Amino acid sequence: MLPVVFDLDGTLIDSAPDIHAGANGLLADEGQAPITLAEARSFIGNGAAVFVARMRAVRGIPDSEQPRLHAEFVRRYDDFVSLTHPYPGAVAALHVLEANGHRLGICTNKPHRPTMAILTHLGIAGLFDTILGGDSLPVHKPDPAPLRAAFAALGGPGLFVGDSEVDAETAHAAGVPLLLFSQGYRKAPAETLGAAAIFDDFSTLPALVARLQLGHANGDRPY
Ligand SMILES: O=C(O)COP(=O)(O)O
Ligand SMILES: [Mg+2]
Repeated sequence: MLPVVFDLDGTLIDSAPDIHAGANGLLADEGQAPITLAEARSFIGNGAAVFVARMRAVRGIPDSEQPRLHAEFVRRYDDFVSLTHPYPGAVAALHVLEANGHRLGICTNKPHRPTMAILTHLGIAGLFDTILGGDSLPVHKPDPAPLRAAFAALGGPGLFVGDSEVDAETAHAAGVPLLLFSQGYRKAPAETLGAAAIFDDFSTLPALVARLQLGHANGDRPY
């Protein structure tokens, strides 16, 4: 069975409320006004350093503060778990895929330590045979290296499930089909991202994966 690798923020979990609260805690400690949830959501997807840079930009905090604020944000990041929930049906879909014989992985731009913290908090870390964070390799998505490394760890190429422009670019660069979850943090219209399939409800994912698996067995390109 094809391995299936998942993005994390905006795909398996709605973590924006926690990242938003954590960012505002940091801003408050800096004597700065808070950002909105919509702003926080729109800053997620390119990793913690880019999140902090975008947060600084809307508050007019100078570039010289980037290293200190990035380090402080990452230091606090393990604690951003209490407001985060898996999307409806996501955990059940993971169990179905595992029961159907798919090996599962994570390829996220969230740093590895808070990735493990949230997966452990939600009790789902053990479902994944490989977990790559945004700092696991010297490069991160949209560079295809982490996604390729995830598939290498799972025994070969398969399907990537993600929510964003970054995931689409990564899947394309790695040469694997993207299954796009339409309810995450994407900005562009879903139809413009070149996905092999688009879904808005995790209960439909196992059947979609089975369809692409069948196409793969029949030699379809892309699967
Ligand atoms: O930007 C981040 O930190 C994480 O985003 P991702 O899980 O969607 O890759
Ligand atoms: Mg995402």
